[in-house]
Amino acid sequence: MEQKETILNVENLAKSFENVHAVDNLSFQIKKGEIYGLLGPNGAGKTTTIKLILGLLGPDNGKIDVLGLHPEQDEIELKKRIGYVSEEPLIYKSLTPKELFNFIASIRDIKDPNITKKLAQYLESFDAIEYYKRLISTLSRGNKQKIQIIAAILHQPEILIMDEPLAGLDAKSVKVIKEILELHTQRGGAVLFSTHIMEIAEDLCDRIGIIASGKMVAEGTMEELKNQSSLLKEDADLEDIFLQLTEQDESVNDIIKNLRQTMEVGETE
Ligand SMILES: Nc1ncnc2c1ncn2[C@@H]1O[C@H](COP(=O)(O)OP(=O)(O)OP(=O)(O)O)[C@@H](O)[C@H]1O
Repeated sequence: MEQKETILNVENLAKSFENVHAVDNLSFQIKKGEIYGLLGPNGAGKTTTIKLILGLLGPDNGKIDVLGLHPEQDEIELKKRIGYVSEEPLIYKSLTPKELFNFIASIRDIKDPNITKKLAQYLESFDAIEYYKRLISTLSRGNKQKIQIIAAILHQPEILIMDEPLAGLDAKSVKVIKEILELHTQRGGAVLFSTHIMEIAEDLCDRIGIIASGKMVAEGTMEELKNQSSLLKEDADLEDIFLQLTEQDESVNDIIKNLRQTMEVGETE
């Protein structure tokens, strides 16, 4: 069988903030052409992992290899080959999208003669032409996010790293992004993204890593995760599996019971 090239290798990664083990001995790999979803409850360590991979934070321990490069030592080269969508809204708020894209084309040294045509196509796909010349600070959260996504893919990076990329987006934009990610992997790119949206992970990811308290609690395809979760239900979905593997299923049941009492709704039949 053909062995696919490893695009990202994370080995025994650890990062603490004072007493919090944000990332705790985490290891995983992403191969060429693969969409890998990092799934975990709030505070599980997803953003910290992503920031370590990008070299925005230094690890306490462990090794990261992205495209054969070291995040902290090869920062400039990596930026040219990675597309990053952060969790926070865009930082370049005093620019218009037009100025931002011009800026990106110059710092990423984009030489593609068709770049203007491609940009126009992306803007059209996201219905973003109408606010192309407005200040980013005046855009809605979802529209800022769309501009951030276009900015991340414009230089045709080999790996896309996206922290909650679909948060706040409407259904049409979600569909467009799903299509972009599929096309990106079809041409040999890889994707790492974090999400809370189970259906998206289930629908889109080739493999999913479920993390809790900075540790990998389960990893694999949907089929493999179903096997690992020991849920008896044939039709267990990712939400059931996720809650069980992150040991939140019982507490969710208790919360629902308590809420029924608090809101004075009787037991279900
Ligand atoms: N700069 C920091 N200083 C102190 N603690 C931090 C810092 N950054 C993250 N943490 C802590 O590390 C843990 C992991 O945080 P992280 O943001 O990586 O989680 P997450 O999985 O991305 O969460 P969410 O889904 O809520 O975005 C949390 O307990 C968080 O409070």
